Amino acid sequence: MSESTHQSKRNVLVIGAGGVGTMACVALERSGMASVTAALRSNYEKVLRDGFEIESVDHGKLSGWRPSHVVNKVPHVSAESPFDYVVVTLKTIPEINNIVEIIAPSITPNRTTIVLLQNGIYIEPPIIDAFQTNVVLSGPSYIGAHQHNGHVIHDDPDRYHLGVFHNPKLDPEDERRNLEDFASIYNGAGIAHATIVADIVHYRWRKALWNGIFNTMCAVTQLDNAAIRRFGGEHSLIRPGMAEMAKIAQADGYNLGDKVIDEMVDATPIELSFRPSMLVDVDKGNPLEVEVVLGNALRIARQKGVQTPILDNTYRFLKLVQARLLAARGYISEPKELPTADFI
Ligand SMILES: NC(=O)C1=CN([C@@H]2O[C@H](COP(=O)(O)OP(=O)(O)OC[C@H]3O[C@@H](n4cnc5c(N)ncnc54)[C@H](OP(=O)(O)O)[C@@H]3O)[C@@H](O)[C@H]2O)C=CC1
Ligand SMILES: CC(C)(CO)C(=O)C(=O)O
Repeated sequence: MSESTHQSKRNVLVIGAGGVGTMACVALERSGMASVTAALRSNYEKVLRDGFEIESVDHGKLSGWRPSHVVNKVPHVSAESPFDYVVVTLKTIPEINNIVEIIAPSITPNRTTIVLLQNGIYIEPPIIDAFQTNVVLSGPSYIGAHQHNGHVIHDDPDRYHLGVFHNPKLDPEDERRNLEDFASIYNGAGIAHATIVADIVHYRWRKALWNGIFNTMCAVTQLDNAAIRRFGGEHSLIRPGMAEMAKIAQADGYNLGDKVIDEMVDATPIELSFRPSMLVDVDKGNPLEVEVVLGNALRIARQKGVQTPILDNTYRFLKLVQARLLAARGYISEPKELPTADFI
């Protein structure tokens, strides 16, 4: 981002306009500080023809709404109009997609800031490895927003922590400038809220306590966040699973504090029954973010020697749910042979 772009609208690409991506497009456009291009896939024809139908707790009802530009694939960036920001809002599912390859055509070295508004722990290092001259911002979101063919129901406010995922090859002051600029645009309409934080990994671990446990356990049981607690899962699985995740974070150098389990359970009050995004994917028959939401944490647990029996079993069940979903979509087929006994 050059100094001159501060004067004009920032050129922003949002990749993947599902629930989170569409609401990011709305927040950025409504600031008046960004011209947004949305790269869509299955909803492209519908949105091009009719625009989005949005029922939003933050923005009200928007009918036939479109960002400045809508395209049907990630554009190859042109030398004349590089993107200042590329906002990634598609699911990270290494079994079927490669985020680095998907976003690569749109990234200008030394210029484009990459903003990851996705769930998961340590989703940033592969992006920094691939784009070593680009600032990477990270924003684990607490929004509730789901999209189906251009229709978005947004029922939990758009708020998230936003920080730099530091790239040792870049100047921290430059990273900070980009962080502040992006937050000022996102918050520019005075509605959505990105809160700048100094250490985003701390906040990613906090959110891993919610996503790594509620998302995965609700996806396996097909119970919503309230039902799983009311049927007894809160004490048999949710809190013990969160305790294991907090131990992994601690071994990684992040002490989340004594109250973190209560805080993360209370983050979504029991009166508010809803389906976590991973359960919504099970409902839709979509593959799941198994590896970034739970697998990455368990790989750290193995490196650090942390015992995680509950999360290990959750992961095993989730991988079988994933296999069913991948097979149903034709990404894999059922093996003819039984795996060997050391397969886990
Ligand atoms: N939804 C929520 O309330 C929350 C979600 N999150 C996180 O935010 C991220 C986004 O979630 P969500 O909005 O629910 O995801 P969705 O699955 O609803 O949206 C992702 C969108 O990306 C599109 N897409 C996938 N691949 C490509 C591609 N190669 N090019 C262009 N578009 C593509 C999908 O299109 P297609 O239909 O073709 O697959 C889909 O429209 C995830 O990491 C999720 O965990 C975090 C907090 C809450
Ligand atoms: C915490 C929550 C529910 C967003 O608020 C989420 O991250 C999800 O549904 O995946």
